[in-house]
Amino acid sequence: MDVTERLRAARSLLFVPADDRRKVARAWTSGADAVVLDLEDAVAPARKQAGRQLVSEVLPATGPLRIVRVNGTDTPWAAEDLRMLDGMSVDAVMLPKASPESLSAVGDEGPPVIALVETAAGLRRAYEIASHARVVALALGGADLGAELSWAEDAAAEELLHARSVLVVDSAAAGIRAPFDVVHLAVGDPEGARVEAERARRLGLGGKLCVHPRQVPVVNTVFAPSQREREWAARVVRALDEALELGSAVAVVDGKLVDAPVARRARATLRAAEAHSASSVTTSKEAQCN
Ligand SMILES: CC(C)(COP(=O)(O)OP(=O)(O)OC[C@H]1O[C@@H](n2cnc3c(N)ncnc32)[C@H](O)[C@@H]1OP(=O)(O)O)[C@@H](O)C(=O)NCCC(=O)NCCSC(=O)C[C@H](O)C(=O)O
Ligand SMILES: [Mg+2]
Repeated sequence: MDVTERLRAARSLLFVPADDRRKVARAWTSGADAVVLDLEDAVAPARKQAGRQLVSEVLPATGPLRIVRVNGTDTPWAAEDLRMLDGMSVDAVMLPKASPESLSAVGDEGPPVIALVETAAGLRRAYEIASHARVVALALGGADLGAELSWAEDAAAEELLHARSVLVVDSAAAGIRAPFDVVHLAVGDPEGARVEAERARRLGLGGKLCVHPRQVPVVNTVFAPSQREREWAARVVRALDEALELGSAVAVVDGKLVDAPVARRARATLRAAEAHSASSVTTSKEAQCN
């Protein structure tokens, strides 16, 4: 799979403070689909240069996708972050507090952008953000958005529903992949992360931001079609193909009507299953080579 396909299929994006050599080393073997080397909130102002230095040293040629989160374009650090990335081979840049204006500031040329929607103004303009030429995915920044909107500290389903749905709809309308869900801040609670991820997937999100390696397998499992879903999808596609051969546009599978949109969903499930198994093969082959 090439980088574009891998960005489209990614489920887990693991953040790691860019100035923490030990954690960065561990992140590459976490099983995450992508590692996000964070120069923004995980790195103290006095350590920004140390973070950039480590980023320039540690990017492996193989393994998980390599993403760098730069500082916001309204900060004194962004210009230097972006200059550093100019000469480097990263798979994507993550832009915090994304807005049409901050996207103009990073320009039309360069690696793909994952836009973090985490301000009220950004949420209102999510479709414009998703439509920018470099943007390949949106991600929801629940910590920043929650602080701005005074959500409860343990914000969950109700508080997140509107923002999650806006991102799902605006991503689909702009023709980009399904968005990434918020980070689950309780790093010792992978079960909580699972519940949150399952809820997000039901709403149509396609993956989740992670802040600890133990969240990664949970997220990878939730956002991949299960065996049961794959079997259902195969039965649906077969049943509708057989029906069409007999001149009918409908069939019944497991007691439920199957027609064109149901078959479209089933084909998407089969494509996702194939992409995830191809990307696991790629990653494990690369791990063997390292
Ligand atoms: C939250 C943490 C600081 C906790 O770290 P720690 O106390 O070291 O946790 P553990 O003892 O449980 O760690 C066990 C081992 O795992 C390694 N580890 C931990 N976290 C990571 C990680 N993210 N990547 C790679 N490796 C990790 C530890 O080093 C231990 O290994 P070892 O040393 O070999 O024993 C920490 O989890 C952390 O720093 N997380 C990421 C923080 C971060 O990047 N934050 C910014 C992104 S979130 C955000 O900004 C949200 C968004 O913008 C919004 O607004 O919503
Ligand atoms: Mg944030």
